[in-house]
Amino acid sequence: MLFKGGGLPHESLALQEKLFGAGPDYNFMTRIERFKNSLVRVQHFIRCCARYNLHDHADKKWFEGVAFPNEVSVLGPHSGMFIPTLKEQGSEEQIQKWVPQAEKHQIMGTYIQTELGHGTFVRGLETTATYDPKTEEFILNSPTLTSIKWWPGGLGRTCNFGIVMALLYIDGKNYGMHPFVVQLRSLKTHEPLPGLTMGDIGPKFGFDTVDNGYLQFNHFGIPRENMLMKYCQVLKNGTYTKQTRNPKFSYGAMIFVRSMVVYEVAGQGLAKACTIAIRYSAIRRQSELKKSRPEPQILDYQTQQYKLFPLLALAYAVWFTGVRMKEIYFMVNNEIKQGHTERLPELHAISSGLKAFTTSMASWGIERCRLACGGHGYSAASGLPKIYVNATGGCTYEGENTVMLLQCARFLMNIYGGVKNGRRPSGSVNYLGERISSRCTLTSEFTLKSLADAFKHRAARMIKEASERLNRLQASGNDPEDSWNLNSVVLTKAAEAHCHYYMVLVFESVVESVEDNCVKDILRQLCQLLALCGIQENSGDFIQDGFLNNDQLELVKQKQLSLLSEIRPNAVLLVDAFEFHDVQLGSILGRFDGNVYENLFKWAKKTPLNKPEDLIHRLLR
Ligand SMILES: CCCCCCCC(=O)SCCNC(=O)CCNC(=O)[C@H](O)C(C)(C)COP(=O)(O)OP(=O)(O)OC[C@H]1O[C@@H](n2cnc3c(N)ncnc32)[C@H](O)[C@@H]1OP(=O)(O)O
Ligand SMILES: Cc1cc2nc3c(=O)[nH]c(=O)nc-3n(C[C@H](O)[C@H](O)[C@H](O)COP(=O)(O)OP(=O)(O)OC[C@H]3O[C@@H](n4cnc5c(N)ncnc54)[C@H](O)[C@@H]3O)c2cc1C
Repeated sequence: MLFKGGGLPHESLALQEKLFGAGPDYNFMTRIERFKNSLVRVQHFIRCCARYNLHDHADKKWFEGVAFPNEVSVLGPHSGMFIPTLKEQGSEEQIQKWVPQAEKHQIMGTYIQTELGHGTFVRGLETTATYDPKTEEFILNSPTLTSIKWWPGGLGRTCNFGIVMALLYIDGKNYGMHPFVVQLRSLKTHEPLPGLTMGDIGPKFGFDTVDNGYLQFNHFGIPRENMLMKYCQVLKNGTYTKQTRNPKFSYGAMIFVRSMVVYEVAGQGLAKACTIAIRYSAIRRQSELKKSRPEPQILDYQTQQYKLFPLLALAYAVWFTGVRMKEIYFMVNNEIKQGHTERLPELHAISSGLKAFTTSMASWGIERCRLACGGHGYSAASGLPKIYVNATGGCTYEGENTVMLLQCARFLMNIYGGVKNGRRPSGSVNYLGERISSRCTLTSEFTLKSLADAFKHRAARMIKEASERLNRLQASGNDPEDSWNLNSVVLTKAAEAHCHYYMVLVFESVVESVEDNCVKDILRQLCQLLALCGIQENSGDFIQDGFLNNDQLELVKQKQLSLLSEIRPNAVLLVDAFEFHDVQLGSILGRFDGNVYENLFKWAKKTPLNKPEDLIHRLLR
């Protein structure tokens, strides 16, 4: 109950739906079969939403976790991007017109921004929307090969609507990127509308169950009312008006998804991989620890614990950070709705930074879990390949991770510059205004406060040094842009240090808030391990300015090792606490009942290559 809280009833309802767990094994299907099978489940999910009155995004998410385990369905872009953008960027009238239809799935939409030539650099997108006051229409056009829309999920075959990001032109003047609601396919025949060339972009690293697509506009007209007009309006006569608000509001959908990815992609993905690897390591026995004694569980090898327990601690940390990130998103978004936009830059920075930091860590961690499972980890039966290919997409979509770290760094540089000029920072960066002690207080006790302080010191120092280096580069004659580029590796490291500190701090605050002493002690051990591993892996950062000395570093190593033995008795319980059902894990190695070998054998026998097949038989005869 530590993790699921109010979500459990919805998950239990979904688990009762036979269709979700039924059907052929995902691993034995071709891409087209995977896609079709997903569509069948999408339709069933939609029926379930009506039957169980599921409207709330969070409730649906619990349901989706069972219906589409470790994969993204076409509902992802629809409910995660299309509907939120309508709600956030649409006028009241527009919300009334489209949101109810979208929520009842009468129309299915996606978010159409990236193009063949540009994804990262949103200002470089080329699709145009030219207003024609005579017809009162926007004419959407793809003027170049590179302007063809590329990647949107569900665009290839499924969606009949989309929000298209395009450059608004009125009377020859470019007003920048704006969102437009575009009907893509006939609601009767489902054929693409005339003037649109569209299809699927082909097989990918993962995301087999989604038809990521392309779209080319050939002077395609849409009514004036289809530009989302909450923040900017185009009047019938072509007059452009806008609220005196932040132009970055049109980037709101990206902030929303980045904020959710921390929990839903990084947190869940890593927690599932840890569940599989730790359960399996308690089942698997190999080699000898002591002569003539039974083979030990591989989880009893210190090296196995050293591989897996830091990842377990990381999974808890990312999960808690993801929950905190969601809370911050909804809090700041509410403030913005009331007209208080002061915290938008911080929200953008922390969501960009944490999205990048946690998806990179999770992606690396899932692969480590696979390696820790030996040969069986390499089998699709482990479930780990599917978890990996889908989670690692999070490092790229919604802003490529390096680029996101640089956005976070940009904010940190602004804040640090402000502090130098006497401004007081607040929120997640308030520590940049503090006098940070250069004396490391770590002792063999390793209190959570002293550990968090060590990360605070590292982040503050790296941000300060990145800022000073930027200034030096400029002072030596480089222009600001070149200085930024010449400093960008240092900047990404400063952003990572900031996010790392934030994650340790969140974990510490969760431990402090737990009332049950037994649970508190166990979580404290995990939090200590997370922090100690972070210090050791980045020890250069902690000793560079003499903050940490060799004796302290030795203590860090010793404590890490003793924590492994302390965590061992609770390791399986700690992954069971995530409460993933077997359907959600999709793994024979991670089965709750531990019946691994019998089921691996059954599974292998079912593989299509073992079925009689004429051509293979003829070739081999
Ligand atoms: C279920 C889900 C399945 C998967 C779905 C995946 C869906 C997708 O991938 S959709 C496509 C996502 N695409 C992206 O994320 C593109 C990433 N690129 C960007 O967001 C932008 O181009 C970005 C942020 C890199 C640069 O934007 P740009 O307009 O050039 O801004 P830039 O010049 O760097 O900065 C200008 C100012 O705007 C601020 N800013 C930038 N973005 C934002 C934002 N979103 N909110 C607030 N402020 C922002 C900057 O902090 C900066 O502030 P300041 O001047 O005070 O320092
Ligand atoms: C699974 C998946 C689903 C997606 N779904 C959607 C969707 O539904 N809708 C949609 O519109 N898009 C979608 N996308 C597209 C996605 O948002 C972009 O691919 C992403 O934003 C990265 O942009 P890019 O492909 O242009 O990468 P690039 O920018 O070409 O990145 C390539 C390299 O260049 C580096 N680089 C680029 N710019 C800079 C810079 N300024 N500074 C330093 N380094 C830089 C990057 O760090 C990276 O190493 C999806 C992508 C994937 C993989």
